[in-house]
Amino acid sequence: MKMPFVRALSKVARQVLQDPGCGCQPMAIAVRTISFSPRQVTSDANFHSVSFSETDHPKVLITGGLGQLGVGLAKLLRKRFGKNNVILSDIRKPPSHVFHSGPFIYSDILDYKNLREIVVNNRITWLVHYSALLSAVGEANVSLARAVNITGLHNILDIAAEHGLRLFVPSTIGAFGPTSPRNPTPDLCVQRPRTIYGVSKVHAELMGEYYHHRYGLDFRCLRYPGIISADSQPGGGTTDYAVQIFHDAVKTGKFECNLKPDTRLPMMYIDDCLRATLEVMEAPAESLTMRTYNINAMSFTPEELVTEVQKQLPDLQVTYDIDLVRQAIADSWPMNFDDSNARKDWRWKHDYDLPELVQTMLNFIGSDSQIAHAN
Ligand SMILES: NC(=O)C1=CN([C@@H]2O[C@H](COP(=O)(O)OP(=O)(O)OC[C@H]3O[C@@H](n4cnc5c(N)ncnc54)[C@H](O)[C@@H]3O)[C@@H](O)[C@H]2O)C=CC1
Ligand SMILES: CC(=O)[C@H](N)C(=O)O
Repeated sequence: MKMPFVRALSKVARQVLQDPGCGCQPMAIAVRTISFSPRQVTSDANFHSVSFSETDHPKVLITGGLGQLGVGLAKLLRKRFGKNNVILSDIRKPPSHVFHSGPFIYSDILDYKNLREIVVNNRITWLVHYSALLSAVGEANVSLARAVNITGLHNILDIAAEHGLRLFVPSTIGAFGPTSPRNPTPDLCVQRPRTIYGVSKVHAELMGEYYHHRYGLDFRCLRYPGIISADSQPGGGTTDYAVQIFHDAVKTGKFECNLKPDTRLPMMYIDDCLRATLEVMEAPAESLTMRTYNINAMSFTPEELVTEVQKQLPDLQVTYDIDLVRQAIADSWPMNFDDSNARKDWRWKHDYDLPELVQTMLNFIGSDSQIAHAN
């Protein structure tokens, strides 16, 4: 007689083999070789799926949470799930306002045991994996980028698979390269990026999808465009200019751009990006025909952004001093991003186009600098 877990194992294996969920042919591998847990420790995925009710709030851990996106995401998720159900983590010391706004914990994603302890002790059910070195800093420190973006991701995948977590890992427009179609770039096409950042993100997409099919991991991934935010600084990417221009325009009235005026890249306001992340995490599994989606809002060049900012601040003076590393990266990335699958499957819709983005950024930074002057 088969033990219950062996029956369950065989069932999962049959499903994986018969329905790879990607429209491709079933894999020809023996059922015997399928196991639940990649590191051969007992998986609690079954226990978790029985005990976790959809009406419960998830218990969320955000890694790399002190970068451009993590604090904003924590705020959004805390509003929805409760302050204590969302834990921010990073290897940096949090500023006082972040430390006092909700649970914060030290976590280095390269420390597997520490990660496991955090997940177990806090009964984590969702993991949002934001830790990464971005495109420009990654090129300046390839071995660190390889460790954080690739080895770190392996730890995250294993922990998530072992503990039955829903896992979100962002990818990027940087996961495409010069041989990809650039205008527009669809979800499925050639991906041969030329940065360690891009290579690590293609690796993350493929590993996450592999773990989904092999171990049943609930992996969800969005390819973000360049994200623009007013109250958090970008972490060393190619699209950073599109944030810096607002600060310089308000503070000094002068801006030196490090990309050529006609460099077109897909971009998004942070509120849209964070809402998309929550929406795809909450989407019913049946609505997801894929596990990695492009999302987009707008595409513009520095020249077009300058024109829009000058409608509000006509005295803004702009010069160009091209950063060759960033320019080469930008020239290999998508110009327009095709996100029709996200719009179809889970009804993705952006709120901010270029004029609303510029107005919102200037209002935010303008009022912030007025407050700073008054104090
Ligand atoms: N901001 C953007 O325009 C875009 C971001 N993304 C992705 O979204 C995610 C978040 O992006 P940002 O917040 O902009 O990144 P960021 O560079 O601002 O922040 C990354 C955080 O990771 C942390 N970190 C580095 N090494 C770590 C380690 N060993 N253990 C734990 N944490 C570590 C850093 O301290 C930092 O706070 C990243 O995965 C990035 O690739 C994707 C596309 C666009
Ligand atoms: C688009 C990204 O992934 C990031 N902002 C970068 O420029 O590296």
